[in-house]
Amino acid sequence: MRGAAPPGDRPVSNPNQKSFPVTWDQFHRDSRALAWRLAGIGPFEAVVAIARGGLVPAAIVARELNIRTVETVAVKSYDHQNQGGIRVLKEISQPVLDIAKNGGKVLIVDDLVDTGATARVVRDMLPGAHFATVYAKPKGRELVDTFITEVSQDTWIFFPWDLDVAYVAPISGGTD
Ligand SMILES: O=P(O)(O)OC[C@H]1O[C@H](OP(=O)(O)OP(=O)(O)O)[C@H](O)[C@@H]1O
Ligand SMILES: O=c1[nH]c(=O)c2nc[nH]c2[nH]1
Ligand SMILES: [Mg+2]
Repeated sequence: MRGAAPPGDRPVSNPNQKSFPVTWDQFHRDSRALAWRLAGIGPFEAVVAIARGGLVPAAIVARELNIRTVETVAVKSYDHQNQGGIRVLKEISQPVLDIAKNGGKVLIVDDLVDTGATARVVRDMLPGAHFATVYAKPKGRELVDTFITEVSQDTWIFFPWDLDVAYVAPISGGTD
């Protein structure tokens, strides 16, 4: 069986797309900004992170808003930058569904909404929940109740967990 290709062999960006790289520091600030905005909407009894991308912002929001019940729903939509069919790999647990059923406020958090395919599937699982993302692209933004920054549809957001520190050629095109 072949192992995964070394990182250098994989395409890292699409030339037709703009790129929006986000550092850990920036992501922490933007996630905190999201928590500030959500503070006026709660209190929330539980947060559901859409794994994997929603795990980090959900942890930051849960810390800021003192939400102790943290649940996950695992949805896979993309293989690298290619969108495939939506696959739900882990459902929301019954106790968290019951919180919503009994009138409790539940918050769903993801890192971004792009086409909105993931958001649509998770919203159907918890129709009354508040849906929040850090970033939003135009095609999906109507599906999000609260977000911080909008980027254009032809922008690819590079999250800090997908990045490394690397050499970059000077603007002049030279190599030194
Ligand atoms: O609005 P959409 O077009 O559905 O795209 C947004 C979703 O795509 C990414 O998840 P991905 O499927 O890549 O999985 P990951 O969170 O494990 O990285 C991202 O974290 C969102 O969940
Ligand atoms: O890292 C990512 N950046 C994006 O812009 C994006 N859109 C969908 N899925 C995505 N994942
Ligand atoms: Mg995701």
